[in-house]
Amino acid sequence: MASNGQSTKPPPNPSPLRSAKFFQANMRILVTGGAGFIGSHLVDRLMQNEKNEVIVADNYFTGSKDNLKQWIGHPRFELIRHDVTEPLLVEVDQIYHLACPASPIFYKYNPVKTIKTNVMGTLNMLGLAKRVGARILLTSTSEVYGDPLVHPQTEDYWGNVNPIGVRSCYDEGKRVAETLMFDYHRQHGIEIRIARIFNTYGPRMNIDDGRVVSNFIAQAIRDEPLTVQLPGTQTRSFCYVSDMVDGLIRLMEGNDTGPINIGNPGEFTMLELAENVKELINPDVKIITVENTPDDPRQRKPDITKAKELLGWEPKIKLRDGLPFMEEDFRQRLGVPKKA
Ligand SMILES: NC(=O)c1ccc[n+]([C@@H]2O[C@H](COP(=O)([O-])OP(=O)(O)OC[C@H]3O[C@@H](n4cnc5c(N)ncnc54)[C@H](O)[C@@H]3O)[C@@H](O)[C@H]2O)c1
Ligand SMILES: O=C(O)[C@H]1O[C@H](OP(=O)(O)OP(=O)(O)OC[C@H]2O[C@@H](n3ccc(=O)[nH]c3=O)[C@H](O)[C@@H]2O)[C@H](O)[C@@H](O)[C@@H]1O
Repeated sequence: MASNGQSTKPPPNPSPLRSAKFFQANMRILVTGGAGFIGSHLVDRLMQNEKNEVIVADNYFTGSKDNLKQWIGHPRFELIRHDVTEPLLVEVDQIYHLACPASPIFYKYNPVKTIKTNVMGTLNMLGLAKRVGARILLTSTSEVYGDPLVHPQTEDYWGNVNPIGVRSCYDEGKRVAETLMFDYHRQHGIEIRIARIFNTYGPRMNIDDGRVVSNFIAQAIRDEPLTVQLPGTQTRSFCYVSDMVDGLIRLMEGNDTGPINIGNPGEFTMLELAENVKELINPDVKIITVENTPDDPRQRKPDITKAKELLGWEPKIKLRDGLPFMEEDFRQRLGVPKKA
């Protein structure tokens, strides 16, 4: 029986690499989207284990080689320019499947490509997992809950999602990706893991990527007004990236398929977030309100009971402790030192 209570086929034979004695690396791990924000932090953590060999496949749409520069040329590391909408032939034991633009302005930029990335990309990675007997983890999203009518969101909530809206390429795309994961699990015995990630922030986010934490920090550093989108009472729960990476690795290494919410339950309105950024980074900055975009979820907070019980995981870094780490990174990249 699988951990979700459904019977499954036994998994296909794992790659012989898993038990190979004479390889330098005991575990060969593919990270799709590994040149992006969360992916590159995940790669840093995986590379710390000398038994891991890490392959990153990325098309650099929102990621960059710069995020991985410390590993390029390392004998246990390999970087491939690859678009996951095309099949990939590599021999690996684990697949962390992250490839997908995550910021709303980027995923809405080419919505057809976003849905292809989610559907065909996940199908291709599942095909790879099936061929080589690898375990595969999908980074799904709290956006599968849409504009949630249940609060906080538990994993058994099916969501309130607009199937034809401007966000659908992403949230419906991830919902199909989750369906594909479970169908491959039930039909082919693939070992799957699904993380439902809630808003994550930290160093290396694209400075102008449009997400709220990166926007506010860049605006505060540049002395520009913080743009709170109306009504400003909408809430999000922000998880620091090191906590997120820890949760993803525990999920991959554990025995539960998920889906499991991984996020920080500390919940803030966007006005409260702006006040925090103002107070911590630039007390002179103005806060203004601007138009919002369609279908913006009004509230979002993870119930992390499952992550606590099944993974022994909970976030350690509070928002007010994480924001200064991100400020430091943004100041460095923008070339604006903190005023004395
Ligand atoms: N950061 C968050 O708050 C958050 C929340 C929920 C879910 N997620 C999920 O986590 C994953 C990583 O998010 P992130 O914040 O690091 O985003 P990101 O945009 O920084 O990283 C995504 C990476 O995927 C790559 N990519 C995009 N399309 C691709 C394709 N077709 N083929 C190959 N590579 C491709 C990009 O170049 C980039 O390096 C995504 O799957 C996202 O949906 C993130
Ligand atoms: O956690 C998740 O599951 C999802 O969260 C985010 O989506 P979203 O919450 O809409 O992220 P933001 O674009 O950062 O917006 C958060 C809130 O801030 C507001 N906002 C955004 C930008 C800004 O300048 N000002 C502002 O008030 C938005 O209206 C929204 O209410 C991510 O970008 C998705 O990739 C991810 O899957």
